[in-house]
Amino acid sequence: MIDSIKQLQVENSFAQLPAAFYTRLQPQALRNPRLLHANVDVARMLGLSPAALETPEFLDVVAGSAPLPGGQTLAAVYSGHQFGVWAGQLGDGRAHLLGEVISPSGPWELQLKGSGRTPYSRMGDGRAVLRSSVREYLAGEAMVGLGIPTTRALALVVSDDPVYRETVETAAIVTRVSPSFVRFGSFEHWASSPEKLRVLLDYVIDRHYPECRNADAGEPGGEHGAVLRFLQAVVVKTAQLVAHWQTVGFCHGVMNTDNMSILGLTIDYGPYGFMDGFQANHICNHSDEQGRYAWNAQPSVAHWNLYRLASSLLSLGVDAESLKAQLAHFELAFLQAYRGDMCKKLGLIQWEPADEELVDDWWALLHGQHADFTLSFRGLAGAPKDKQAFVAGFEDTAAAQAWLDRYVARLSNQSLPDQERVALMNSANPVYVLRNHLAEGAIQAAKKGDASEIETLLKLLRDPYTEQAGYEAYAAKPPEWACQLEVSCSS
Ligand SMILES: Nc1ncnc2c1ncn2[C@@H]1O[C@H](COP(=O)(O)OP(=O)(O)OP(=O)(O)O)[C@@H](O)[C@H]1O
Ligand SMILES: [Mg+2]
Repeated sequence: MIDSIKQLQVENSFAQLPAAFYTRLQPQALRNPRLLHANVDVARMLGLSPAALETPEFLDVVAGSAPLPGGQTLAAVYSGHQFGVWAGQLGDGRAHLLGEVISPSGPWELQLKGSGRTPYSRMGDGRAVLRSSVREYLAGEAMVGLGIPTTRALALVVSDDPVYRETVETAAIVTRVSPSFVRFGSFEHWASSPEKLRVLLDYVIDRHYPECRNADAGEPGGEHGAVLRFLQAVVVKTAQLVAHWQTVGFCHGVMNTDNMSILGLTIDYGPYGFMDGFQANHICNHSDEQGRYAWNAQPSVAHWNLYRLASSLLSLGVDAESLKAQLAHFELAFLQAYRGDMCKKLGLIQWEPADEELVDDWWALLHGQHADFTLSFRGLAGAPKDKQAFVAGFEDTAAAQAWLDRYVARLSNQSLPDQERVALMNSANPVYVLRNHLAEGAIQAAKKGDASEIETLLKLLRDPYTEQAGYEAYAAKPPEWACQLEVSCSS
């Protein structure tokens, strides 16, 4: 473990790409920055000791006041489809890539978000408000706890600098950590510049998908074999990611192609939400008036986004039919991941064709009664033993009883000791998820300079399957006041 951020081994491979891919520039530091919270787990992953997080040089880097020693600070360009419409050039309008930490756990890029204007800011001020920064900071760890691929956050820095949104708020910077911040939109940006596209593709394949290169000679795809294998790999990772989102009730909120990680990670925690009461067409983003990114639309949106990625590869001379053939892997990859997750959540050893109907009816039961997503799944483990208690959780007790009878019959068709079934289910159905009102509590405390709620939530969310005595309120349905909460694209 290293006691100073200055001693980290740092590179920036992205900065070795041609200059057209980014603009080198320094962040705009916050005035009077304070480190509200640093993530000891992520620090350890980078090789940094807890002591390193308390040094002034650490604060300087994560507040944007000093460069990461050895790094080359830059903002990257990308484009994208936003809400289904081609938006043209976007890019890191409020983010700065500091460099890449070489540690035993792998190279990790460090990126500041909310660190000031760049040539890609368009009309934006380059800032992020404390509210959305706390939400981003927490969400990565919540995902890690659930075992879902994600970018993470190392530090959260606050200041008194005003930021003007619907009201006056204050600016914050989150230091994000990821193997890469390249998005589908990074590829779309070069869709009509095959030479640049090839450079980006080679960079991403070499660093993150080397297995796509090393196919046996004579494999299908000819000279474009690596491109096709790469696309297939992204298709599969993305399908699996969205399947995992679905089974924990996560709604991303802004699945624009510029918010789709090329590595299949959850990226850009803006107006996301973990559902409380289940509604299949739940829209978590108040700005999404058409419901384009509703929970039940996420799989098809991911597929649509992959089409956009595939289209951008056409200029390399790959034929459309071969690209389409890779996109066709989506459905199976999604269903395999979804069914695998649902088997665990329902305590089934393996998926049987008839389970499709049982599971669909489970969703319908939850939807019809607006039952709490997380509590309903968690409560299912004990339902066969205590039918009364389970059924009482639903308004339409007859419907709940009818479904439960079928479920119990299904369980009796497999040989899995009850104790093992319960353990399996409890390892797949979290007690704690990052409900909006819990994040809100942490935000309100953070506004007063108090990080204790962040600390509490991190403790619970990193181990979300284990009930912790004294934290019952964090597992409960949201209180009355929470129905007023709205999250939107304003961040
Ligand atoms: N306050 C802002 N100032 C400048 N640019 C902004 C601002 N807010 C958003 N943008 C830019 O608008 C585009 C879309 O924003 P979006 O909310 O998807 O991304 P983001 O939350 O800023 O960043 P990321 O996707 O890296 O998490 C991006 O190019 C982003 O950089
Ligand atoms: Mg974004």
